[in-house]
Amino acid sequence: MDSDYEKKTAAAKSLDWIKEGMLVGLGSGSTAAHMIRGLGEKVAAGLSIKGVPSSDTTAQLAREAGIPLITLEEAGKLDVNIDGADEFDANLQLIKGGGGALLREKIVAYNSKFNIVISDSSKQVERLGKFKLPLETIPFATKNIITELDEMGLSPELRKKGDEIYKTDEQNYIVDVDVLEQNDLVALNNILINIPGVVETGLFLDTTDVIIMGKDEGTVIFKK
Ligand SMILES: O=C(CO)[C@H](O)[C@H](O)COP(=O)(O)O
Repeated sequence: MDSDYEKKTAAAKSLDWIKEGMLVGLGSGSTAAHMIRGLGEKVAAGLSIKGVPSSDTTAQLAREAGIPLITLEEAGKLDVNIDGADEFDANLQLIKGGGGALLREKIVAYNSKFNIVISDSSKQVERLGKFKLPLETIPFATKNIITELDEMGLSPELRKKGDEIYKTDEQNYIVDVDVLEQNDLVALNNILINIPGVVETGLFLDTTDVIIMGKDEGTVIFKK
């Protein structure tokens, strides 16, 4: 089945969770974009919600879709957050950050009472790590961080956009590392997050409540 069709189906299903008056976290990426367009249609039909975007790109898309936006500060806690993922496993653990929005995405997820992940079936894996794990790093520290990650055997690569170094919405860098051979991702995450200059990792280990996966014509739901 076409993965974009599965993304659309999962995104449409996630809108069942959105109720009148809710504060909604708006994820980033192509699957979240389907959800945002669908939510925009519901707003146009009279649904009253407010959204908190997890990236500048999502903010722009949400404005175009007619979704009223507020800041995280104004929102405080969000009722529900809907976002995509690059990989997920049977324990609802994720790798995110393929689109470079992992820092704000994790902040929005952390500040949400309920987290829904929407995905096509290609993202389901037995073991996380085929997708390189993105780390958001402070530019000042990045060269030294790369040296350290190299010594740890994680094959770090500084993310580029064309000939330029890729910069996040927070003006940081992304270093992608290979974690496929790592057995204890909780321990690894603790080590990585404790390196000064690593701002956040793309491991979302205990944030997700529900995964809606588009599969063929329908959806499969995974819950905690
Ligand atoms: O983490 C992300 C961006 O930082 C996205 O959620 C992830 O990359 C999935 O993207 P897509 O829905 O386009 O496959």
